[in-house]
Amino acid sequence: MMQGLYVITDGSTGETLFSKVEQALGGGATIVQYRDKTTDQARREQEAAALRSLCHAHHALFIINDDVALAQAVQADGVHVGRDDAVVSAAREVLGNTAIIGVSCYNQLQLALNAAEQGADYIAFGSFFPSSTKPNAPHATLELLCQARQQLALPICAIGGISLENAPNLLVNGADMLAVIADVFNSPDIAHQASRYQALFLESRAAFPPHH
Ligand SMILES: Cc1ncc(COP(=O)(O)OP(=O)(O)O)c(N)n1
Ligand SMILES: Cc1ncsc1CCOP(=O)(O)O
Ligand SMILES: [Mg+2]
Repeated sequence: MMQGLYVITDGSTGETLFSKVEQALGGGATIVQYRDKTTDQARREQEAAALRSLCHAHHALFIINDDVALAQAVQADGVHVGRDDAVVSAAREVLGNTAIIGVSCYNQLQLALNAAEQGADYIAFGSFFPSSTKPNAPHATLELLCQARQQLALPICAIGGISLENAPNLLVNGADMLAVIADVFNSPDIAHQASRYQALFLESRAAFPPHH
């Protein structure tokens, strides 16, 4: 099920990366995205393969950011694409019917409706709050999230500046997944921080049963 804490890697590499992701998984992250903006293909492939095994050992989904070929090479569970990346049909062609394809829709409901039409498996809106990781990301509102929830059957991911303090508002307004970088990976206790997010999902599931 596409629900829960969706951690995105923070640019760490090697052992540090592996250890950080392991801690997040230990704390209960349900989805991991490998987001590495470098061009070091050998390292990228090695890290992605290692993270795939780690995620699967924890029964978590493993998604690659941007790079459809890398997702195919390491047999990731799917790929996340934005406006500068492959379109859904091209990713689907390469990765097949069972792959998870997530699409960034920024602050535009129409992009989400289009993505749904094109066969996306989930859509993402954001940035909901100021993000030090991606300061220039477009700003999405809770109203948009609420509206999208009413019009879309697909799982919805929220991203951008998410913290334990603002996360409950996203869950109340219909987010199924919370994608977080800094607030989890900059924490002195990554596992504990991830587990605090997971607790929010359990609480919100009791109050608002999932749509899917
Ligand atoms: C879950 C999730 N949502 C949004 C994004 C952003 O994707 P994109 O706009 O392609 O920007 P980059 O992450 O590639 O810089 C994401 N990666 N994951
Ligand atoms: C990739 C991306 N897209 C929109 S905001 C963002 C970064 C989210 O990171 P953080 O959780 O540290 O704000
Ligand atoms: Mg991208």
